[in-house]
Amino acid sequence: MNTSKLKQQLPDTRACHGRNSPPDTGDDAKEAIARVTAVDRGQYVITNAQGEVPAKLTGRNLYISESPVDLPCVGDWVRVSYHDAGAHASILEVLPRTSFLRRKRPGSGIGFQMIAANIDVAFIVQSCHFDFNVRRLERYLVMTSEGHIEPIVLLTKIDLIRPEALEQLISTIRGAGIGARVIPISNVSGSGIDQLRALIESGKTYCLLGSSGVGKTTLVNRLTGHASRATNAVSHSGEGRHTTTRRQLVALEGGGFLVDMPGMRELGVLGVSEGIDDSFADLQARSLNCHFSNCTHASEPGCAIRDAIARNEVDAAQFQSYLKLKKESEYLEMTHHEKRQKDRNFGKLVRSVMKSKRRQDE
Ligand SMILES: Nc1nc2c(ncn2[C@@H]2O[C@H](COP(=O)(O)OP(=O)(O)OP(=O)(O)O)[C@@H](O)[C@H]2O)c(=O)[nH]1
Ligand SMILES: [Zn+2]
Repeated sequence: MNTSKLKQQLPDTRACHGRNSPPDTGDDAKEAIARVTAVDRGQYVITNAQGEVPAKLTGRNLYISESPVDLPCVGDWVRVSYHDAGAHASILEVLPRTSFLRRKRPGSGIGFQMIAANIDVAFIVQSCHFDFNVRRLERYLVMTSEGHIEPIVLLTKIDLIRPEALEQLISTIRGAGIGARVIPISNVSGSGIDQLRALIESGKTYCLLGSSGVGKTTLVNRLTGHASRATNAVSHSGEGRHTTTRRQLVALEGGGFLVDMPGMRELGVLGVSEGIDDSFADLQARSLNCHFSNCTHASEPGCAIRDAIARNEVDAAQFQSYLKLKKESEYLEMTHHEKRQKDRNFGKLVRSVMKSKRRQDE
């Protein structure tokens, strides 16, 4: 990943008047304001004009923030103090956010968790080929509107459908009363990519939301000018620990920034997972014809899905996306369940301790 690009751009970002320039704190000490570019289990990486620095929340801040939404997240502008000649930083304060992406905290009926902050534009990505689903689109739009983020709809893989079919999709979107800008693109033919590039403004922050397999990675590689995201990691060692965190805020060509977190791309993680089954209604319906009711469509005999793929009635790649999404949402449910189980066990433990204590007291 091109670190120097991000470094060079930070001072520019401060100078420009984009909405997500750091707020003016009336303080000229540049190094005291930085942006959170990666978060990994309580470890932070911040980027200032000099580069990336591992950072920690100060103890005081840990205790003051009574809600997880107050904790720093990717994209936050933070006030920091440096130590060890600038090699480490302490986050003193999160500056007010102009926008945010959040999700419900798994396992808790109420309460949110921040995913990213200070995003100007969210590209909501749907593929014209199999993935398109207007209700899921609506759910993403609710999310961006709650977070004060401007949505732009990207319809990908237009090379796989006829122009009339694309017109039809766009009128479905308009018919649902969605007024957001729609840009049809193809990563294969390159159609629409220049229009998209031209939209990217220096100093603004963007994100991509959309199901697995719609072409987000391919697009990110085009927009960052990199062939691969594999080397996109930041190492930071703090207090004897050596960890590597993938950079979650990356520089785009033309001076924009992109929030690129593995988790935020997935529907389940964002809490939009109800959309999974209706967008894959065809697969769902076909799977009812599998010989075994609990068919995993892997190798069981009489599998209606594999038969349909063999007859070219179902797209194999689409089916892979379906399996992947299923697995992700099941995984989320599982961890939620495990957490609840753990809470119950803990509750039992507390009750039994209290009971024996009461007995002792008597
Ligand atoms: N025909 C066609 N194929 C595309 C296009 N964009 C991406 N693909 C292909 O679609 C597949 C999935 O693309 P990715 O970029 O990995 O999709 P993704 O949204 O990043 O998927 P995840 O990484 O699972 O979130 C790849 O095989 C791409 O080559 C496109 O515009 N047209
Ligand atoms: Zn099957």
